[in-house]
Amino acid sequence: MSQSYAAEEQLAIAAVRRACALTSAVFNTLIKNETLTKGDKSPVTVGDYAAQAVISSMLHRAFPHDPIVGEEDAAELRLESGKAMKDRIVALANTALVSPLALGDNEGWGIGPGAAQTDSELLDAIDRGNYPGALTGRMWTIDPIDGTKGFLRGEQYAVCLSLIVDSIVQVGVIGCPNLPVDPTHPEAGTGCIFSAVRGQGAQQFTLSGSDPTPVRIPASTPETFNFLESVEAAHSSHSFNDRVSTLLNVTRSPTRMDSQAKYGCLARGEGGAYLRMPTGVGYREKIWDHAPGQILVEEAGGIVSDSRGKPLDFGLGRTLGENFGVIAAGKDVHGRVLVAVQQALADAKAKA
Ligand SMILES: Nc1ncnc2c1ncn2[C@@H]1O[C@H](COP(=O)(O)O)[C@@H](O)[C@H]1OP(=O)(O)O
Ligand SMILES: [Mg+2]
Ligand SMILES: [Mg+2]
Ligand SMILES: [Mg+2]
Repeated sequence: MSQSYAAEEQLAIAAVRRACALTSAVFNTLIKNETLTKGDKSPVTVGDYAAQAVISSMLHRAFPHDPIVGEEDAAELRLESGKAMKDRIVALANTALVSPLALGDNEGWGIGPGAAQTDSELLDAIDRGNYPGALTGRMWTIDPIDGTKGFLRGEQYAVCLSLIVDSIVQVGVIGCPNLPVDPTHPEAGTGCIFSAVRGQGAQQFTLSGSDPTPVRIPASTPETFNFLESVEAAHSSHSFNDRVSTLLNVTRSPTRMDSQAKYGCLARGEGGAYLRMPTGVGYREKIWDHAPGQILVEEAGGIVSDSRGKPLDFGLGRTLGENFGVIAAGKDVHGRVLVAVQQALADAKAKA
């Protein structure tokens, strides 16, 4: 029997809303020494750490036994050299945890304003994201700021949360503070939250939690079809996407956008396909970068697979393991994109 996951979805939306309020506020006051470079050369800001602390604290309050796969860890913040950053993160996280939100607060599910946490409680909350992942059982994924480079540029980024049960994503929430609410009406402002529960469809809200609107991928037309792809050429191959576009006679240039905002746009009918092919060997896609997007697109009537047509496997640990590339598209076009991707891969192999 399928479960409703109503409490989990409510909590996830509330946690993402609080984290979005935090990241939007921090962007305006971010100063130079509030960003670190991680071992993999990617940036992490006080916003990433504080947002993970907030979401993890709220999850722990509501579901104390659920393990969490979170992108960030607090090791740097526990060092003497990380003290200034830690102090700022604690202040940001506590402001976000204690402030009342106008809509969606529901004490019954423990999602209303919480008590301020101590430094060590917040560092422990960040480090609770260290679960290695598993094939079975419940686990949450947190990407507190997906697309940190976009965040730092003042462009698109997303606060991403999902619940995975026995390797299947059951709940996904993606908050996009800088995304237009309605791309055809820019005057309507920015700030959207997408949410989806398995078997129950997908919807978009404003950042304040109002105006829930179902989202669905419409049939695509040659006039409107284009690819959604990363801004960063190091994250996914732009040239491969060009070759696939040529094979499919796609004339519109791709829409470049950071983060899982791409999955949100696809789900509400923008573009037509999200294509992400690796640029080199060695990088394994992380489960927190695709789990919320996968359920959102599937519940909006689309298909998400890797470049071989295989489903994304969320049960192999913190990464997608054996999956190679990602293709997300409406049901009517996914098959055609997959064939073109296979063709482009074969062409590349023949040339090598
Ligand atoms: N070498 C890489 N290849 C693919 N994705 C990467 C790579 N390095 C970082 N990422 C992650 O890619 C995602 C952004 O994708 P996009 O380029 O489509 O916006 C982010 O999760 C980013 O991490 P992060 O969450 O730290 O920003
Ligand atoms: Mg990162
Ligand atoms: Mg990410
Ligand atoms: Mg991130």
